[in-house]
Amino acid sequence: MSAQYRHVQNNNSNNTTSKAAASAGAAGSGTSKSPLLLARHNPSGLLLQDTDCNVVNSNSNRSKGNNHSFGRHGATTSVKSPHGDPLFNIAPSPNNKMKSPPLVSPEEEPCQLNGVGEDYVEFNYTNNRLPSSSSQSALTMDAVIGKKYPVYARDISRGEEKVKIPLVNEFSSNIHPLKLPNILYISTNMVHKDAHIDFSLARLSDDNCCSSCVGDCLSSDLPCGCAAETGGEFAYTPGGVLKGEFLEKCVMMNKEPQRKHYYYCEVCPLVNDLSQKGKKKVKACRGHLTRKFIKECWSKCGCSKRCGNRVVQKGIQVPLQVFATSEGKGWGVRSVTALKKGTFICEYIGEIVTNQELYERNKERAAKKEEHTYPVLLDADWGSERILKDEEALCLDATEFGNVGRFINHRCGDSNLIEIPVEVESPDHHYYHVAFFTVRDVEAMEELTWDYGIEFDDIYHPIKAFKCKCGSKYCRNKQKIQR
Ligand SMILES: C[S@@+](CC[C@H](N)C(=O)[O-])C[C@H]1O[C@@H](n2cnc3c(N)ncnc32)[C@H](O)[C@@H]1O
Repeated sequence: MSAQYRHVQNNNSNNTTSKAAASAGAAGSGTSKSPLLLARHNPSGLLLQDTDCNVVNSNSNRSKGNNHSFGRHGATTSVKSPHGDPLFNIAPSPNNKMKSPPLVSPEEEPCQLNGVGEDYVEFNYTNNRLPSSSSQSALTMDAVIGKKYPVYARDISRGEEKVKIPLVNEFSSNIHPLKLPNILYISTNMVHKDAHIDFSLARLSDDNCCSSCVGDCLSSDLPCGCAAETGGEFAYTPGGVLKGEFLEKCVMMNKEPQRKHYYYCEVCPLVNDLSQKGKKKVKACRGHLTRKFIKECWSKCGCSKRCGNRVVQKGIQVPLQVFATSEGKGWGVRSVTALKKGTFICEYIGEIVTNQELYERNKERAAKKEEHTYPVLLDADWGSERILKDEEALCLDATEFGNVGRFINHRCGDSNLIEIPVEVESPDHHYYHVAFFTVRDVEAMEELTWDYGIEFDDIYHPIKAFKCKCGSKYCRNKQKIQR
């Protein structure tokens, strides 16, 4: 798989050949402006695999060669939204080529260190991958609550983040034998050569930013041009957290979606095989949830870099840990300090690839029987009148390149995080950042979770979700089992 990457901060005006997409399945919304949709609830935002682990869902029939007939791969599990759309396609295989070494147990030569933030012994990285624990001694550190944790990597971000993100496993490797994640940590999305992102300053009109602002936009009585893009309001407080009212609206739209938050496609590619369009009876769209989004100020804005309407772009500020969960969910994420409601945690970072590229990758992954893939489709234009080109139908693939966001586990109903689509560089809805914020105050060392939107008892969906171990009283998987 050859790949050429560009950091998204750069102005990307180069493009691949435009291929007119066939009429989008989302044509029925009739809205003048595309509601911004996040992958979780966005049918097109979530990628399905057929028996060959090919992507079978796309926003339209943009992804050439997609086989839309669903089927079950022997060992494929998939996360799905309430509308049957999987978020993460995971195809475990005994022949996984990613041979992560077993973790050393805490008993093996622990070395006492003195607290979060201490400059631990540097691990050697091989090919920029996480270190082989067999060649390293496990380290321990005092967490803020006084427990000792073995540290397998002191900073999985390799200095990419402003904060260090250790990888810890407080359990014996016999009890929770977890493979080390085999990823290259990146802190900003990277653009695959076939994906089209255009942040050129020339292309950004004054309407797309607040060029006449000065200083801190939040100190103004009136919303700036960027806030206008956020529905006429600033999403953040001067303290840098989400405004309660804004957060509540986002949560409401997530948890109690009313009819007005849905729109319906004429020919929904989630439930219809688009290659059979015109030949088969069209199945009714089950509705797509619209999302509130945030537009932050950016480089073409006149305000200061310290403007309060710039939060997500400043990166991770809270001390996160990747840790071994006790419930058998694999690795998870927690903060070592307590967090206030509305705090930005991290983005979901990955490679920005086209649906077509993901289709090819999934074919390769199926052939190589790789264990995990982590794609999230960015489909902000779902439902808009504009028809996207192939190179504009994008997703984030965090399988090989990603950040701490890829380790956040699912919790049904009462997760402490919400994902909000955030536009930084451009209000162009086909690319945006997926940002996680706390929905309530969170205690130190509490696992951070988000609701993937999985519908475990979706009997119509051919791809089975994982067995949920979230432990929530609202667990949708448990409810199904009890019935
Ligand atoms: C995005 S990854 C999260 C990080 C993952 N735990 C790891 O070790 O890399 C999603 C996968 O984690 C596991 N997972 C997440 N939430 C879970 C839950 N509530 N119950 C069981 N497994 C879960 C599933 O295997 C799922 O496919």
